[in-house]
Amino acid sequence: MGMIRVYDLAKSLGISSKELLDRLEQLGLHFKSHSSNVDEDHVRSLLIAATSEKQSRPKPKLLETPPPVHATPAESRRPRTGKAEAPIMLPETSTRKPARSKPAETKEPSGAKPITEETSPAGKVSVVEHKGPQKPKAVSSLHPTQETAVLKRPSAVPLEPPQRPVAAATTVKAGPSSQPPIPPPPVTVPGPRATVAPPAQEPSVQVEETQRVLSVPSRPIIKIAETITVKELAENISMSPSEVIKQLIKMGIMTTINQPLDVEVVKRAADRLGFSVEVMPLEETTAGAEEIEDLSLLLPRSPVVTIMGHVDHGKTSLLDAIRQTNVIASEAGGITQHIGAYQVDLPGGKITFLDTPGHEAFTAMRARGAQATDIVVLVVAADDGVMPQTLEAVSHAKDAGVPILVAVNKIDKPGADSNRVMQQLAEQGLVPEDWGGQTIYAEVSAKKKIGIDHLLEMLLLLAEIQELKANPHKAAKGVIIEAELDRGRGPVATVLVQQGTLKVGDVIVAGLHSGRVRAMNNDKGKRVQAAGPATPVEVLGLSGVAMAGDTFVVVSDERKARQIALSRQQKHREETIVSKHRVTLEDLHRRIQEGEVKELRMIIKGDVQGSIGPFRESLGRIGTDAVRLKVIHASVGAINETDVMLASASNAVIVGFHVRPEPKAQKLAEQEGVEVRLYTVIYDAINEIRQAMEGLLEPTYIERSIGRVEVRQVFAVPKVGAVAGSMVVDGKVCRDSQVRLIRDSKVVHKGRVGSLRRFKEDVREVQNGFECGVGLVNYNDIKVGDVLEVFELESVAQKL
Ligand SMILES: Nc1nc2c(ncn2[C@@H]2O[C@H](COP(=O)(O)OP(=O)(O)OP(=O)(O)O)[C@@H](O)[C@H]2O)c(=O)[nH]1
Repeated sequence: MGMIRVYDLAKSLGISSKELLDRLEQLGLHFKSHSSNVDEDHVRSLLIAATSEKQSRPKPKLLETPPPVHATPAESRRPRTGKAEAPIMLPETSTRKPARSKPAETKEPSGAKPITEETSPAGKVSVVEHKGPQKPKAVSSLHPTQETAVLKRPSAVPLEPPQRPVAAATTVKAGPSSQPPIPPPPVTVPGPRATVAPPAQEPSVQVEETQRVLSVPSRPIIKIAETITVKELAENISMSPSEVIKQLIKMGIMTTINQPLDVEVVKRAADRLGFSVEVMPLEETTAGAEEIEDLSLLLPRSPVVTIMGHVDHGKTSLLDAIRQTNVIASEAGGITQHIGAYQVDLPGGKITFLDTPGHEAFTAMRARGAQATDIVVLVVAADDGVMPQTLEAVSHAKDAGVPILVAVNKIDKPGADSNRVMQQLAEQGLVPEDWGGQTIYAEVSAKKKIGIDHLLEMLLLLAEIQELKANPHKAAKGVIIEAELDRGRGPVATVLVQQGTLKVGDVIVAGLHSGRVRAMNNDKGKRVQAAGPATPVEVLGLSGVAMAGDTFVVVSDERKARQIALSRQQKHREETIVSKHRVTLEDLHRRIQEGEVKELRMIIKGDVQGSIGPFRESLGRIGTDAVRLKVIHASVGAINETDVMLASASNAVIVGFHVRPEPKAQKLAEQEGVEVRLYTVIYDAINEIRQAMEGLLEPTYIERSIGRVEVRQVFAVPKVGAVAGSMVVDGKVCRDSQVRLIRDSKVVHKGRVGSLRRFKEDVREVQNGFECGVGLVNYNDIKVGDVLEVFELESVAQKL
């Protein structure tokens, strides 16, 4: 026998590659990855020897049957009343592996039933319940807050075990002296870090810790999810509803017990009652998101895959080929419905494919806060090689932190050269496994259906390595893949369930809409009653058409769902928030100071590669400890919508050299609040970025676009020069307006309008949709097809 790949050997042994690698590791044999070559005979005999040795030895089976987990991080974060006097039993796993214990190690004990959230902590964490007058909820409100202060901002907290503050916290006198009662200190076994035994600390460190806890706001904080009724608020702060109503009356607000309250009202009332209010997104307060996942309840789930690649490289053909292979393979023979995603069922597991290929959809979704994809299949045509959009796709996937599997397509074509593709992509960091790298390449022909099975097998393998898991036994949560208004069925949304199980009858909030799930269809067009993690289903019953990328979440009752949807709609109307969150160079310094920004992400677009390279190099030199400069994508060409979406999704600033945003991209940038900075000189750009980092950037003017004019004809008028017979295609143009002359997406001139005429008449301005003659001051090189961007400069008050 000879050499064999790890995954092939694993397959023949009927175990996963990961398991095999683990076992080999125990035997002192280290292999880099599942595709490493091993000597089959040697390994087999070693495994047999190890197995028989193990059988003859009574104990202990370290990796195979881990001891039961006594306290999961989720439990530890759950609010508790009472002091942390009783011992807290940490997971035994902690002695074996620090911090990031992998789910594999907390394998479910055989036959273990999923533990319900209610029952799990009680039996597992030894805590003395405080029987005092406070209700647990009031206490719970402080607990997460303190954790938030201590743990949620790792930037402000040096790396050290966070347990100590618990002890320190017992000395803290918190809250007002009268009501509400001061919640006792939290019982903290915070996060996975709790599994690391805390090193002995120097006294000075303890003082520091104590100070930090002391600096935590002493007022208890209640967390509310977008909307809350008087009754719920009263419960949360351990008061009777009538007391809350009384307080509201004092504030001049007449309410009933079940009346939902505006967040601002709750904040004011809570303030008077000695509490603070934190508004959490619904997704974080339901479906257990607030708590750390109970690892023992996680079960493997199928991977969700998006196909990306350059135009015409065969994305759609590949999706079709995969779909057809599967339809033919499945004996049910159902015709796959187009619902925005589909699942293929293979002997080794299922794979979910999102049906909209391309990185635009992928990034648009991310920009809306959703990441649905686990693996990106990058399609590259073997005869064409790596192209601009291939590189874009690589940037988009990398920025999202999603692993890439390369499908080298069209290998049936005469000019196919897979090696060249590998070489080109290796330069982008996608080094093939055969060359010692980590990236899986699969050669396929979507047209001739060659290599499709192998590609699917490789996808399952990559998924296996990722150890994708989800807890199917909780309320569902997920993302909208697409949605439309069907004339017969009303609003229809295709959703991807990401956590939990969605069932018919569940009440959901999806983006700005809510509703009870009336019916669900799977990708084969079949009615289903339930959909677990990674399953795409078509959902009927929502009140409106949600947007792709919106998240959905199951909530307890319909009334609450409606309230939340209504309050979101109202907020949406008033929305200015989007732009507020985006980084701009002007507020960069403040954000650095506040610890909000540690990295300035940039997308660079240039007219030629020559201007991009040197700019990148210069950027590398001005990064500081306080803020890192990271270029997430750089390419040649005009700034397009995809760039803006990527910037929006990654909170980046776009920097352009000698290029302009396309009109649609400009609009989108305004909509999304993405900053686009245009330069002609590298020095200026570097200078401004450095100033921005230091807080010295002094914006004095911002440019406001007012119109766009297309040149349809050019006349040479004696004594006047070139006059452009033009059409105003957007906004307006005025005499004296400032303009930029664009040719092939490049700025060729910047100046002013000198003359503006309509039918030989001098006019002051011409509106959208009208023809006119435009002459520019001291500039005659106007050509048909040129575009005039009309703008004005608006002075802006200096900041800081
Ligand atoms: N010879 C050959 N042609 C292929 C193969 N895969 C796709 N094609 C052809 O390549 C062309 C483009 O394929 P599409 O699947 O539309 O490519 P795409 O990447 O989805 O293109 P866009 O949607 O425009 O971005 C079509 O004419 C396909 O028939 C293949 O494996 N071999």
